[in-house]
Amino acid sequence: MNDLWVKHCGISHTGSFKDLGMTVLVSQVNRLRKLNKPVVGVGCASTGDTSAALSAYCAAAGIPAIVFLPANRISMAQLVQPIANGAFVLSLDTDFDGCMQLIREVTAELPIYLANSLNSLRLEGQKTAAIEILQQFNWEVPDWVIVPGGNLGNIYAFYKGFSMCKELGLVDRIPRLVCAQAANANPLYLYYKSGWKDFKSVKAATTFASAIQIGDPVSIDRAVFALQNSNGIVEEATEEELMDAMTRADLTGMFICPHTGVALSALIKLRNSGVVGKNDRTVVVSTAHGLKFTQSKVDYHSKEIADMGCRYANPPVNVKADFGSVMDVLKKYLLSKDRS
Ligand SMILES: N[C@@H](CCOP(=O)(O)O)C(=O)O
Repeated sequence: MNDLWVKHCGISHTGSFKDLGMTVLVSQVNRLRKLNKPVVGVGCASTGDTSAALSAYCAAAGIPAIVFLPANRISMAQLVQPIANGAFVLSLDTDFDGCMQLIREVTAELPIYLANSLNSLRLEGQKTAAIEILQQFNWEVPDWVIVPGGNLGNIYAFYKGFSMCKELGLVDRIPRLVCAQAANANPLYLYYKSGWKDFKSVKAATTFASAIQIGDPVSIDRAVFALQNSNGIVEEATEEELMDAMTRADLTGMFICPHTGVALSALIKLRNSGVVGKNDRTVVVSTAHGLKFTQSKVDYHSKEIADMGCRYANPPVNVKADFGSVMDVLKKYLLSKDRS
């Protein structure tokens, strides 16, 4: 492709796009508490990124953060973030959808402010990524923007940002949006494929794209609205597709998360089928920092994933620590590079 861009939203304070929305939300809660409104804390259910952002901003503001996490379903790096920032962490024996259900019930009973993307303050912050994209292109509208989707607040936030710029007369159209889901957690994809006729939540299966391992997204209606009003598309990616795509991107010098791999896989499919043209200006949204997901990369490069070819794996070479052995492998390597 001639005009392909990756918008890095994960190179931020806690390493994901959630920072954009959470700074807005926590600032507002801070204000409410200064006005003596009865808010005892801020809570969320999370697959790891929302909880990290919430905990960091709450710690800075001196506000108690309460996070509900699905036990053993998020990366170690994500788990340690709220712990380090002093949040009250509940590790629950359920999946994300179970955590979401529980936090909604709890926040209906207690004066804990709900920080998930149901809350429009979050989306107000997140939509700035869309405005930034337009600004960075000098207000020329890209043809496509591809966003990984789990709880589905973000695809709507992008729509909101682009639509706002159109309403303000800054641009005359909005890009076509693509929401990319993991095939193991694909309720939006199935809904799209049914012609938006029949939404059914799914039981999300394990995926390397763990932050979007969600079967009953809270922002389903808003996501559908965004897609319908942007001539949008939903695509999905298998585990092998998303891991291969992530690895290929890393081999260009990036270090992306598996969710960005999902978005890149969607692009590959849409490009192969000719839906996305060679010269179309296309932006893939990278949602989190790859350093949060190193275990998946280690597994891939060690070829330790069952039923996966791991064809772009680049495992380290074990060599005896003597000059001759090192020279041997080095010459072999350089020769292979010379031929390629
Ligand atoms: N992937 C999310 C899941 C919660 O989504 P939210 O946008 O509604 O907070 C996470 O990082 O927890």
